[in-house]
Amino acid sequence: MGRRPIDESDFHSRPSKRGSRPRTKTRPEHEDAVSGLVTGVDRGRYTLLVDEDQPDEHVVTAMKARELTRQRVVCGDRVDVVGDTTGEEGSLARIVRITERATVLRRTADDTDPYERIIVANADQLVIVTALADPEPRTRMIDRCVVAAYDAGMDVLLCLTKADLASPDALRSLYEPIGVSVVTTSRGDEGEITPLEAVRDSLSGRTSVFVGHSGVGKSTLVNALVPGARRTTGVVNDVTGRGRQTSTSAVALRLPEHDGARGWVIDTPGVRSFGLAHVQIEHLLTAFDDLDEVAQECPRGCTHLEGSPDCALDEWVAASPDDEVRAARAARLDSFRRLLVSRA
Ligand SMILES: Nc1nc2c(ncn2[C@@H]2O[C@H](COP(=O)(O)OP(=O)(O)OP(=O)(O)O)[C@@H](O)[C@H]2O)c(=O)[nH]1
Ligand SMILES: [Zn+2]
Repeated sequence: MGRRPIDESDFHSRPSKRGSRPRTKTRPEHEDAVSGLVTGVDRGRYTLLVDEDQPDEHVVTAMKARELTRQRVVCGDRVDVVGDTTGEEGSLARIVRITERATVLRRTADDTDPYERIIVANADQLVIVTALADPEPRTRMIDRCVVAAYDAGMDVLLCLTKADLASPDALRSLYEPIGVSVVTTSRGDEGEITPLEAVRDSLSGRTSVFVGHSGVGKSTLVNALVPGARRTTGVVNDVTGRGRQTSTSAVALRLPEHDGARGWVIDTPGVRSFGLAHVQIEHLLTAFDDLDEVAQECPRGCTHLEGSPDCALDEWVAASPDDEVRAARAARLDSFRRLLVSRA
């Protein structure tokens, strides 16, 4: 899967009247800095976990140092902090550095807005929580999430909830051909979510960002997975918005140990879809090695959409050695084209 190298252009900001300040000053090295993981962001205050998994692991509250004013610090970031890093009541440390990010999940406010925002850093998996019924699944939304994840170099886990109400077969056949892992969950007689083990297996040792529309059961699932998470659940009244969580920033929650590994769940209350203006088709294609290779033979400027003249991807399906391969290739191409359309 192609990961885009991260550079200065990842820190987009609206042009300021003052213009950009020349970077002449060399900053001190902050040799006494300790490193921490950003687990929450709330109005300029950052919650960090310092000395993670060490005996003296503790939580620190910090703010950004002035030199980072123009950079966004997001959930999942690894940062260096100085100052009072004791975590004692009332203490406030200073974040002086953001460690290079392995992945960045980003979104544009809408498809015509050129300004993109980084939502979460260093996650390796996007978990799209979708109910099989009540509310009805929306493939357009799922497609957009898949595009955002693949663009970020993240894997996708489609978690289909409420399997006690409807069958997952149709959605499975739409998404498995494009490399999406699928798990299904149901609510049992006693209100318990099953099979939790299957979900835990998929999350073990990884950092997974959970997204989903209101009412799909995301909070119910997160609460079942992370004891003490206490995410607000309940059916939201769409008119009044009552019951909706007011916080829109992500929080990182640590999973209990499973098969000797731990993992993180990053819950994103405010993120219900993705604007994709920042996603380039050529870059998206790199998440599909086989299609990318075939598409090298396409005419210049080929959109690869259905009906595009001489698209090599159509020839690839036609040239299948047998019916079984043909069906698999056709399903993969159809699903890929749906992603392209969701981007267009
Ligand atoms: N039948 C069925 N109902 C479920 C299942 N999982 C959750 N629910 C119910 O679906 C409703 C919505 O669940 P929530 O967990 O609040 O949904 P959410 O996605 O967190 O929605 P917000 O809290 O609005 O963000 C609740 O009434 C849950 O009890 C399931 O597997 N089957
Ligand atoms: Zn093509």
